[in-house]
Amino acid sequence: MAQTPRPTHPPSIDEAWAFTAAHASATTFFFDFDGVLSPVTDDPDASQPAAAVLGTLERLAGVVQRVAIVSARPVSFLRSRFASLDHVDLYGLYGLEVWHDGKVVTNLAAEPWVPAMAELADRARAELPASTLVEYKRLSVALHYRTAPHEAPAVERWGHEQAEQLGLRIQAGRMVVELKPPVDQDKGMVITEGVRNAGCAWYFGDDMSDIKAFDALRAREAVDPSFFGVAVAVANPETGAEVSSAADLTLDSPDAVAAFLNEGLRSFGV
Ligand SMILES: O=P(O)(O)OC[C@H]1O[C@H](O[C@H]2O[C@H](CO)[C@@H](O)[C@H](O)[C@H]2O)[C@H](O)[C@@H](O)[C@@H]1O
Repeated sequence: MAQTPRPTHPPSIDEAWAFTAAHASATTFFFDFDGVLSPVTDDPDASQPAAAVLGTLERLAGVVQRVAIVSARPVSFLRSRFASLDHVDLYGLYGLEVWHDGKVVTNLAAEPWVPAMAELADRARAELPASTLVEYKRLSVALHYRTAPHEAPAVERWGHEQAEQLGLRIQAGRMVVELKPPVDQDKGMVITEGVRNAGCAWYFGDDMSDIKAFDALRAREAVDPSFFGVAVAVANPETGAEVSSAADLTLDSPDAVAAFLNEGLRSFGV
């Protein structure tokens, strides 16, 4: 049988699915969570996968080598949303946590930062305006100003001061500033490791932290001419065109992601 040639970028959707179906047993699909599988909500605790997402991921996991969610949420949160999916791998906190063999495995270099993060979250609640939503995630603290955008400058300033004083790292996001331990770990590193032996991979993301994952696909293509990486953005009016301009194609919403995958699954005869 003739080999399916690797499409050039940006590929047509038909070319991308044809290559993927021809290399299904060596293909991984990676998904960010917020804004990609779940519509944006004011309250991060209220976020749920869009209606068709669970069934779609289950079907996808049945035809490709691997499906994984790579999120800034803790694994415990992802488990609460995806526990029904036996065959979907979970990376939490940008890969500082991994769900493996029925338990959460935490990056050893990050673990000692748990008390400092708990203390930081307490102080954020005491010192920031009451309208700031403080999300404590064990190994990071997210300061949300979605419901009070006028507080953004004060929250950003406080976050940057704390990062400087405590030696933490900052991650910018959608109406949020996040403080993380000074440990080298990001979504790009998860993807670099995850595609080492893959023939094809897709990554779906909507936020600034996802650009590193797109870059990791490109970097793999540069060293392995047979590897095909597809970067898919989900439209995000809050961080401008930066994410979509780094992607091969842009979808409108989490519902559109599920519809796109369901259409693509037809290439596998399912
Ligand atoms: O990598 P992700 O899984 O996409 O996580 C990025 C941040 O997502 C969450 O915040 C975002 O979604 C919230 C719920 O829709 C929304 O209220 C908030 O404005 C968004 O920034 C999550 O709460 C953060 O911890 C993540 O860093």
